[in-house]
Amino acid sequence: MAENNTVDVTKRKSHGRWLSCVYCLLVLSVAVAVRFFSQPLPFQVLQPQIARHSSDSCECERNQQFQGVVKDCCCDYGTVDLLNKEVLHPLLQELVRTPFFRYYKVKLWCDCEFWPNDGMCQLRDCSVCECPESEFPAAFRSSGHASCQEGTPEGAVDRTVDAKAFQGWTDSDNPWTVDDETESEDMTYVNLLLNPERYTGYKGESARRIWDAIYAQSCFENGENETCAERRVFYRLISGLHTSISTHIAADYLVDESVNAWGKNVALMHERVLQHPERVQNLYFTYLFVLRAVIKAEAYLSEAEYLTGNDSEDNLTHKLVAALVGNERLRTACPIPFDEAKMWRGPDAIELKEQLQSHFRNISALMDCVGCEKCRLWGKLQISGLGTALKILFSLDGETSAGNVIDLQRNEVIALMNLLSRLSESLELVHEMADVVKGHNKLSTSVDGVSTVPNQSKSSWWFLQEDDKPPKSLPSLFQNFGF
Ligand SMILES: Cc1cc2nc3c(=O)[nH]c(=O)nc-3n(C[C@H](O)[C@H](O)[C@H](O)COP(=O)(O)OP(=O)(O)OC[C@H]3O[C@@H](n4cnc5c(N)ncnc54)[C@H](O)[C@@H]3O)c2cc1C
Repeated sequence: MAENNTVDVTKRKSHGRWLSCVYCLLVLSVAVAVRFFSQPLPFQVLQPQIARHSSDSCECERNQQFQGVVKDCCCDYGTVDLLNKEVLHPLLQELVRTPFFRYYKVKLWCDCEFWPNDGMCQLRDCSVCECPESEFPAAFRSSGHASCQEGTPEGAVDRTVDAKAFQGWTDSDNPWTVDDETESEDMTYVNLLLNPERYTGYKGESARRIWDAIYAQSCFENGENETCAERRVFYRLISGLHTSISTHIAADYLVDESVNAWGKNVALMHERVLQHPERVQNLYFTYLFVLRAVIKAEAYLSEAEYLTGNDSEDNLTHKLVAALVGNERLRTACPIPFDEAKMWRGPDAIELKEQLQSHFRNISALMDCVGCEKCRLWGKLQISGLGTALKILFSLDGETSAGNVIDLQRNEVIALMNLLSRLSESLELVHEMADVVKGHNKLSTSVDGVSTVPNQSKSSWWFLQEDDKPPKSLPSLFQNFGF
């Protein structure tokens, strides 16, 4: 009996232990699940499947936390990555190389209305370089005087030639930007391919003052946490553009001035971009916002004339634009990247729009204060591109095919597409450089704390130490991202 009892007690004990084990496991699983689902996972969808959803299922929840869908937008990160890599990035890379899209008309004269020009440029690379006349489309050359800009404002443009070369484009005003550009004699054409957006040495007080002035606009007071959707959108657009500029600086960096060696500065990329998940999120947001504007202008853009006098090039340009704006994969996977119809619905919508327009015009005017010519060129182009996107999305009601007429300047379209291309490349670079950081342990380290990956076909990878300290803990960097 006693023996039986002992057996029973042992059985009961082992049963009890088994039960408490199961209980522990259950508690543990619940804790893990709660932790997992409460984590923001910016890059959760790493093996993206192109999501098929109709515009009806588009949910732009205002306070939605990061759960795969880009906040304030209608596409998830994985879909955006896949579409960008396989469709948009290759198309845009081709498009911005065409004669129509590679020449940008701009007034480079530094004409700051807010404070005196403090020209902080430190490098030759800061100036906009001259391009050979043979590079110009024939229609430009026929003026006999068309030239690219070499840091002076005198490169006047022959308007007659301009009008002939780009038939069908208007000179309509954009309420979002300060564009005195249509009438100015200080305009000049710049070959963007000869003036890539990259590190220029422009930094310190001058650069900081511009960014401070931009972010000091009252509409940006609360940044990401702004509860008013319109103000938050404006903040995110600027922050996303800022992320893109920083990405291009890090991706094309002068690593050794004495031998003019350029490469990727991954430490800088970490410091300015990768360690701030919200900045990367804002980059995705800006990209989707601009993409939406391009899609919305589909009818206009696919019918516009892209004439530069070179038939085969112009045909290609037309085909590339049509392939981009009417892309079937894009239409199916991400039909409305950003839903502008949800904006300007509050009782003070008209006032708010006027206020934000005025803030954006200030930002546009601030570009004349950028104390580095090449930065000014890309700053102006990209702010003009954003202004064009704002004009398309917020100055028209509904779809363009429903009777609304879009009037865009040729230069606005060039700015819009080049901006989209810059943003698209930044997305690629974010992943590319993130991968390099992940593989950092495999790198060889040389003297002076500079490490490179040998035998990279594209360019060298650099981790610089100077001002830019390499990340202390590389693995922890990517825990933020779920990479
Ligand atoms: C319009 C413009 C164009 C420029 N183009 C170039 C260029 O082509 N090449 C070049 O070498 N330099 C360029 N610069 C300068 C460059 O952007 C930096 O200002 C410079 O490299 C110094 O960087 P920084 O580390 O001080 O931080 P900055 O990039 O100047 O940032 C200033 C502050 O803004 C905040 N911040 C930074 N990024 C974000 C973000 N994404 N979202 C929200 N807040 C942010 C941070 O608090 C940061 O300290 C440009 C500057 C401007 C204003």
